[in-house]
Amino acid sequence: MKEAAGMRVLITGANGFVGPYVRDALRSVCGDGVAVAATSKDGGPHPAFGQVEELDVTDPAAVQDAIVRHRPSHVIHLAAVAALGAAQADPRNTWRIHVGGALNVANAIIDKAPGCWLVHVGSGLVYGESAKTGRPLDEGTLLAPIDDYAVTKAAADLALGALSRQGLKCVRMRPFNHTGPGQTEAFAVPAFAMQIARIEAGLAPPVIRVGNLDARRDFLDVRDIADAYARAVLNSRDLAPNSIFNVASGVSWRMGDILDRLLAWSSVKIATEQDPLRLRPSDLPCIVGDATRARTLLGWAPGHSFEDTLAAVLEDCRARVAEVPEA
Ligand SMILES: C[C@H]1O[C@H](OP(=O)(O)OP(=O)(O)OC[C@H]2O[C@@H](n3cnc4c(=O)[nH]c(N)nc43)[C@H](O)[C@@H]2O)[C@@H](O)[C@@H](O)C1=O
Repeated sequence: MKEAAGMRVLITGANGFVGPYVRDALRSVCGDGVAVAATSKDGGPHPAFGQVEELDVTDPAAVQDAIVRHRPSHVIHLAAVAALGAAQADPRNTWRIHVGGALNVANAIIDKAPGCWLVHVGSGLVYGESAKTGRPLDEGTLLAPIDDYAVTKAAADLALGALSRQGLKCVRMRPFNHTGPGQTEAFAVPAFAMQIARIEAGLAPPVIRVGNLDARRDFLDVRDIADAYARAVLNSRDLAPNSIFNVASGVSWRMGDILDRLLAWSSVKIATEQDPLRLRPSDLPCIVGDATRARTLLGWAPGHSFEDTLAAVLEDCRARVAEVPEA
């Protein structure tokens, strides 16, 4: 194992869906010697972290202060508006968080901790229209984002690329779709699974409401995504200061097939109905990523079967429904 002693990793947006998985991945990839500081906009007690420190990434002075106090060797920048619907609903806020937040973190590192690596969590959606060729998207593919979420993620990614030419040590991760226990219903897989769980519990009529089932997406288990981020931290010393890594399976799943798989695990007969509110003004037909570079340079490979992940999400949703019955 590479030397991880002395690593101090500060995570922004740590109380979101991915944060706790990143903490676990850092421990398993870098060992127990890694110190993790968890921060998020609201802060407060957290089941995985104990306590999360309050840090609003849109506040440049607060970000500088956190960098000075923690003196991190690495920042994993997760803070974001994670769901496309929320990003679209308030584009100005999305720009402020995605672009302003990333620049605040980068500038604080440049000014106060120039040796620190920034691991930026972008998105595979930055390739946008380039996906229409149907070919797997590698890191050299033209960025052609089509919505506010992806445009702002691409803008932050490109801005950090420019700063990395001026001395910032930065790894730009571009994760494709991922899911797992704990994800909110703003995303398709838990949206399907929570509805099934509510129907099974007798809390909803046996009709599941869905959006575009013809879309095909490249899905990974969230643990595989977190593993890639942890490997970027561990291997940073050997990376170029302007590295980019896709994190993708290379396989696309039709959303309708994901739904069918979940429905097959239910003993209740459930009908499917399209909900116009779940359709997007623009939704790319098929997205597949090429993560050859992460496999080669980070020694990364997905370790979880996506069917097992789907089963785990359904079990988690059943447990969530059992815990908090609806009014
Ligand atoms: C890489 C990228 O990955 C994620 O973004 P996303 O692709 O928007 O994820 P999703 O789970 O909301 O949609 C997946 C597909 O499923 C379709 N779909 C059908 N029916 C429903 C439905 O009922 N709900 C939702 N949400 N989507 C539906 C929907 O139209 C789309 O084609 C984020 O992690 C993002 O942060 C990110 O970076």
